[in-house]
Amino acid sequence: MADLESSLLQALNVQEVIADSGELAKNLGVEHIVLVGTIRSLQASEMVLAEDIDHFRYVLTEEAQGYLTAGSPEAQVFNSVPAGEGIAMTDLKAKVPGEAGDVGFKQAMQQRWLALDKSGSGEPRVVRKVDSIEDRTQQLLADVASGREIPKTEADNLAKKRKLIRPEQWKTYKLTKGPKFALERKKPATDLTFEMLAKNAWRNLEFKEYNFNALGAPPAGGQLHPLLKVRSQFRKIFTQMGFEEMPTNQYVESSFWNFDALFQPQQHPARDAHDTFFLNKPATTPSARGVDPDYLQRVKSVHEVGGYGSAGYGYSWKLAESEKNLLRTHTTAVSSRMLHRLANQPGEFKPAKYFSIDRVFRNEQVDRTHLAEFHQVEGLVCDRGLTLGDLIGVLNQFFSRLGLKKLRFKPAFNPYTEPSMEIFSYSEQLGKWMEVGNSGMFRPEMLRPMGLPEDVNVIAWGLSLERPTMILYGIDNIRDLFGHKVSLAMVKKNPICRLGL
Ligand SMILES: N[C@@H](Cc1ccccc1)C(=O)O
Repeated sequence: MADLESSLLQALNVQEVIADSGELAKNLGVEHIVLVGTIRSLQASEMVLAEDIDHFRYVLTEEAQGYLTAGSPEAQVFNSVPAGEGIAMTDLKAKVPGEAGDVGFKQAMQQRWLALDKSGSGEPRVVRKVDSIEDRTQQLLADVASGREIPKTEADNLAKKRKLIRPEQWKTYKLTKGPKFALERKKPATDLTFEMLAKNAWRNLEFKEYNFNALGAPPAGGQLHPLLKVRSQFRKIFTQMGFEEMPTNQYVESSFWNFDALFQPQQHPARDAHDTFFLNKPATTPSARGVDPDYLQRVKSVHEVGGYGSAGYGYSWKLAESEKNLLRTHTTAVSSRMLHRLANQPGEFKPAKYFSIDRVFRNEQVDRTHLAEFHQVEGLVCDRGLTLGDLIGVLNQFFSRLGLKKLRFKPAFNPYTEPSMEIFSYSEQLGKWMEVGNSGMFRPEMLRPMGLPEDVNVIAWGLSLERPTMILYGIDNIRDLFGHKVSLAMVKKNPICRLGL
């Protein structure tokens, strides 16, 4: 607003100092916030210097406005209790209904203005303990309303506990002339033109400064999806650590590889249609396809009667259950296939380190942290004599390469690992510990039937790809990672995305 600007400059020219921009706004008849816009712009051109003045006051909440005239709830309740024989509780409630009645009664009891008399035969009666009261709360509210200061403990009580007043903070400015003060603003030149050079006019011109922090227009071209970027980051980490990627292009899996091979009992709740998407067509994969019958027999028997030091589950294992097709619920199904293949390779056992990153599906209620379809990052090391110490060491390596250096582990349970650990990482940004994954050592009940040698162990872990992506991109609703909203969320919350990096 040019008028406002010149009024401000003129006032400053006459007064040299404007002690409080709040006053100036009042005199000029504009909202302070409007004047602040002008101040900021003059400040940017160094015509005006502005020094912050912090203000603080309490104001009444809407609820408290009513008590200014009607009296505080405690006074209203006290006044509704007749001297002498008092009043029945239900009658009192009817006189001061609602929350005011409840709060007022509590306060009046605390102040020892009232008492409960239970001596009679009927309902307890509320009686006065004092003849008269002073409505301190009403007095304090009146003080606040007229801008008087009230003692801190009482202010805290009214603000925090009773929510009758709330703090209001605002800033105004002390204004003085800046180094480039003038009554009128010269419009700075932006581009150096041929004419300016030819006529030597550039010497007397003022040029607008470059704003290197400006975001610039978003490029019209495409950009990589954040999940793809984080996926390639994970791939790089795994590859640098010597892991080999497992083939994962199979969303439809048989229950056998998703659950049975992992020693997950057939009655396990995760195998319920509420948690797992089962396929109607084709509904099954005949086990004869791809599963060696001896191995199948060993899996059946480890579930039923155990073996390899285990007592098993003691139920009757059904082949038909294991043949049901589903959308894989975890990429640990990929690991079970791979480990079985590794165990049955011709020749000597060779240690292996595998990883995969791909989609998994769970029949879940979708909300801001859950999707029915997400990506899992899975890693495993298969070697002789591995211990829990190796798992902790590998996890520390893995996560520290991601930038998550502080890890904590918590005992957990998975049907296929023992011991199992949930992995927590400290987020410096959020100042709290967050769960980032699950891990463990695969059980002998899973590994031995496959035919892996006695002294070979497997340490493994799994996490979602979405969670770290959300942390890295400051996205707080997992649904923003999918559909058209993704680029919007990326650009809004992380300007670096504009560079298409
Ligand atoms: N499958 C587990 C992750 C995991 C993988 C490997 C070992 C232990 C746990 C999950 O879905 O949460």
